[in-house]
Amino acid sequence: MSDAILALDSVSKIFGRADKPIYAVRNVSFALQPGRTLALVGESGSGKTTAARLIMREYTPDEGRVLFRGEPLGKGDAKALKAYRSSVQMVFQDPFASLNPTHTIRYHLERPLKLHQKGLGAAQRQAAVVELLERVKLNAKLIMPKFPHELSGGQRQRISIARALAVNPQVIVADEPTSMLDVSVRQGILNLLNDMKAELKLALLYITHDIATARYVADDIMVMYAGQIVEWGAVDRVLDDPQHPYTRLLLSAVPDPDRRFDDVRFADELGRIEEIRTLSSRPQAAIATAGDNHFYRPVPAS
Ligand SMILES: Nc1ncnc2c1ncn2[C@@H]1O[C@H](COP(=O)(O)OP(=O)(O)OP(=O)(O)O)[C@@H](O)[C@H]1O
Repeated sequence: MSDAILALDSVSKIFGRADKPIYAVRNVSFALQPGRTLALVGESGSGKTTAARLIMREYTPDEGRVLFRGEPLGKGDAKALKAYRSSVQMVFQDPFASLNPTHTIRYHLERPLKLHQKGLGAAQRQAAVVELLERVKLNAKLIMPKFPHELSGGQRQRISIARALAVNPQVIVADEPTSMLDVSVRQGILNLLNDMKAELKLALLYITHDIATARYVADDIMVMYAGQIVEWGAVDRVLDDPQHPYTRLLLSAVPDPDRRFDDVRFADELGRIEEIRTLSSRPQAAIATAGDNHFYRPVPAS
């Protein structure tokens, strides 16, 4: 925990009326470490994007704290906010929506450099753009003059990653970075994120509904349902020996045509879907540990 760059400490975000609160995120704690990837896995509506928005400071927590380099985030002055925004970058699900169709790729990469590295002259900036494009394994000369619509989905996502890297971040939050891409290019993007993490010692939060991909990208995993983290630990450990019934349900089958992950070990869970969802959506009780993974024991129906 001590070398965490960014941490959530018992954070909750509540929507809705006071008499009928919706806990989009409930009592969530985790830490992001340099050179490590944490996967946040959960189905639609489990609270993943709200967690990302809390990290990006689009939301402030209703309970708990977000800590950056060990310091709680306050309202912050403009300078502190700018420093935070360059340290913590986001890569979005839809690379097309996050790029401006009227500007070239060169413009997209020069802009953050102009804003965050004011000391660079034109030639240095151009060299930095080339370096960024090479880092994401694109041909700089060919790509720089192009507009977003002239690129493939995979290339566009590489540009989004290059743009995030332009400000020398320490943390990258990647929210479903491959879900809108063709299956054939997904692996390449995941490999790229892996390389970035290792080479630049980035702390990566990989958000996905697809538990099967977590193993390729992440060192650690958290499984989220109804705003709560129900199980967490080293990724192999959690996927090989899941303890929470909801993790087992996710592993047994999620109706997703792109998945071929169908774990027969947990076929029993499929017959108990509603029961498991009900148990898992209540505030979870005592934390338990099995080997390296941690999980909540669901509160049984009274
Ligand atoms: N601004 C909001 N106002 C009211 N309820 C919200 C708001 N944002 C999210 N919620 C609710 O909070 C819960 C978590 O939503 P969130 O978008 O974080 O889930 P998610 O796991 O990211 O889902 P998806 O993968 O579909 O984006 C959902 O029940 C959602 O309806």
